[in-house]
Amino acid sequence: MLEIKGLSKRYGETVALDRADISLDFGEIHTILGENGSGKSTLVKLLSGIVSPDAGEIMLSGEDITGRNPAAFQEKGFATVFQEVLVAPDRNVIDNILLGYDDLWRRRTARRDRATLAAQTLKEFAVTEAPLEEPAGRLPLAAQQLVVIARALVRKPQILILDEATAALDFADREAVFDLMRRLAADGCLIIFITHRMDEVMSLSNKVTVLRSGRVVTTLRREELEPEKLLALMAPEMAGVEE
Ligand SMILES: Nc1ncnc2c1ncn2[C@@H]1O[C@H](COP(=O)(O)OP(=O)(O)OP(=O)(O)O)[C@@H](O)[C@H]1O
Repeated sequence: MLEIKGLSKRYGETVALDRADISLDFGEIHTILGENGSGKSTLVKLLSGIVSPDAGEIMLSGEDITGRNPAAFQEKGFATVFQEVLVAPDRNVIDNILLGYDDLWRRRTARRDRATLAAQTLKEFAVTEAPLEEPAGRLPLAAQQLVVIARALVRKPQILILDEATAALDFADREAVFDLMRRLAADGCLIIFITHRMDEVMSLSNKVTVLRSGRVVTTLRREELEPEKLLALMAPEMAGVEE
């Protein structure tokens, strides 16, 4: 179980995350839903070790991992795919997928095995083919994002965080990633999913935590999810207002 207790982060006067309490279980797709500025990305950065909280705790299966650095989070099995497509443009697809991989496991993967591993990992979910020897920066943006998702996947994460990570993908690849998410969750992986799209929230989530102005409003289980209810929780001032 991943437990977030009283987690807070401020930037100057702005309280980006305010005493957030969230319990997340292995084997679930747990969506974080909220309007722009509600604190979703801040939570993702805290769970990736990119920023440290001002208060609160992150507990992984009873172990306090608060404030550790990104490498430590990765060693604990966290992998994050951010909305911005982050490839090393001049390195080929294989190098991009295995970026940091050997450092993480403190080993050296042979050149031939690297190509096989990269190809297998892409094959697990990608519909569009990414040419392995091509510099990643030359690929279309959607293919670049597949490479970044493969980079997370190759590490066999126990906690996979997808922060609007499918937004750049074509329909078929997006659906393939959703299937992958369901498979990984069924195998016991915790998927933390950030999306704006209500259809994705409804079809994928086992649980949804709603954030508003940096605060956790509530966490709902799958059987409690209704789009209107979620919208009203995200932005009560907009509820009932026709667009
Ligand atoms: N580096 C920063 N410096 C100053 N303020 C920040 C910083 N990062 C986030 N904030 C502020 O913290 C609040 C929460 O931002 P955050 O990016 O976490 O929200 P979000 O829900 O991810 O929004 P979006 O959907 O637009 O990405 C916002 O008011 C934002 O302006």
